[in-house]
Amino acid sequence: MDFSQIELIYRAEGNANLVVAIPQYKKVLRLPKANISTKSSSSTATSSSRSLSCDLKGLANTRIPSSEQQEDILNPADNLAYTKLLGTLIGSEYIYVPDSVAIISQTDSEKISSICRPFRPAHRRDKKICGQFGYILPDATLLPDNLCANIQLLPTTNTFAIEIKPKQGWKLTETVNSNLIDLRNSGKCRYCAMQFSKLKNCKISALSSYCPLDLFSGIQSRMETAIHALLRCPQNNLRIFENGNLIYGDHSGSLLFTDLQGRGSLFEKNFKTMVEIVRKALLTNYIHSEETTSFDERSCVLETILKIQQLAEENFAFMSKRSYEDCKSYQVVRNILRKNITTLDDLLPEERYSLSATLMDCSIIITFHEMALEKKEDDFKNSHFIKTEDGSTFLTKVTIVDLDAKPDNHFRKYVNTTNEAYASIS
Ligand SMILES: O=P(O)(O)O[C@@H]1[C@@H](OP(=O)(O)O)[C@H](OP(=O)(O)O)[C@H](O)[C@H](OP(=O)(O)O)[C@H]1OP(=O)(O)O
Ligand SMILES: Nc1ncnc2c1ncn2[C@@H]1O[C@H](COP(=O)(O)OP(=O)(O)OP(=O)(O)O)[C@@H](O)[C@H]1O
Repeated sequence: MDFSQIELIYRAEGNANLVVAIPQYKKVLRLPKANISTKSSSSTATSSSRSLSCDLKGLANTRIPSSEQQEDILNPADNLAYTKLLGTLIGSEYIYVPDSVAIISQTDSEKISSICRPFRPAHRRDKKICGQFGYILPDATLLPDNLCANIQLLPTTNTFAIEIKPKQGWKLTETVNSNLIDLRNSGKCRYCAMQFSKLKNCKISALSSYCPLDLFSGIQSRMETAIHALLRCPQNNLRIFENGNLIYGDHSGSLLFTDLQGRGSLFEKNFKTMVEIVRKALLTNYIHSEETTSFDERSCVLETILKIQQLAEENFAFMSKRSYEDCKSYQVVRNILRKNITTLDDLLPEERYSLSATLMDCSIIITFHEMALEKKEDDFKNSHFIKTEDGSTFLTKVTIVDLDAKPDNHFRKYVNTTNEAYASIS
């Protein structure tokens, strides 16, 4: 892809990656970041990725001999294999696998940095895009053409996408954590406790009333409370996109909460409809009936994520007895990939924990557009159609993004940050 000729738009970023949209192709380009002050390890990664084919079909079959593997990074082939593995476990309907690896020149890198500069959150500017490659993926904030075929969408309304980073949906107890973490009898879940250390460390300016336990409860009133809390105080847990443009979140130039209500056709209808779509989409099972996942019952996205997250809960005692090097290696993930697993039963406890660490940090994107025609009851067998209480029908899609593998020192870091969080509660 010749990036000098293509329109690129700042999409969003997290701790490790910056993403730009490529509207012309309904794709995004996900670029690794590194601290401005440190020399990027991904530039070394690039030497491996350059020697690999840019065609991911070839890439999937490419193995770098272990003697050449760098311990502290996963190469593109392993990253791809890990995402595919999660697709098998979770259901490929919910996941986008990268289409290709794009080689990024110094000129591309400068162009992208300058496009993104005005929109980047202030607290993310200590990092910049690094290395010479990025992943091209379908844009999850837009509806894919094959889903829209033969469906008349309301032309006067826009496509909206709500992204939620739900975080840990299960509660740590003294029994689970084998007294490794002092919970101070606070009764708070990890996310709620983390709000206090984040406030203390000036990562946030106000406490959020969002609680993942409400979102994952599946109970209508609690889920609505959670979604409203995210809307009022999005932090890095909620973003809203309109036709692929980021309009609400933690970026520079975001709309304010008070601006949202008067914005666009969706918001004129009021928040109620949007909250209803998000809630219903999170509880819908989108897995095609012919597709089998390693879970016996086919589940909605919330249940699927929670089940994998709970592997950490189940294996906490095991993890707490193990001693770990405090270095950023990926041995556990490499072991998982070597196994060619199709079911969770094939995994060792530390491997189960590792998968769960990924799902405790993923994001869910719910994309929707109002449909033009009244649908007959029969049409609702299509799980992508969601009918709201006001009688409107929406075409919807749910995608899980940020399914990165976590390094071997994750558990150690998790225990430290969780202890700090509970100790910060005032
Ligand atoms: O430990 P947590 O729960 O604070 O999660 C980290 C996230 O913090 P959060 O609390 O969501 O703001 C953190 O997000 P932010 O930088 O705070 O937006 C990262 O996602 C981090 O992952 P990685 O180290 O980049 O692979 C996340 O670290 P991992 O725990 O996934 O390693
Ligand atoms: N396939 C996609 N389609 C649309 N937007 C995407 C896609 N992948 C990522 N994004 C957007 O880019 C943002 C940053 O990507 P991502 O979450 O992968 O970054 P990260 O640095 O790994 O995040 P984290 O800090 O949570 O680890 C996402 O939160 C989402 O808004």
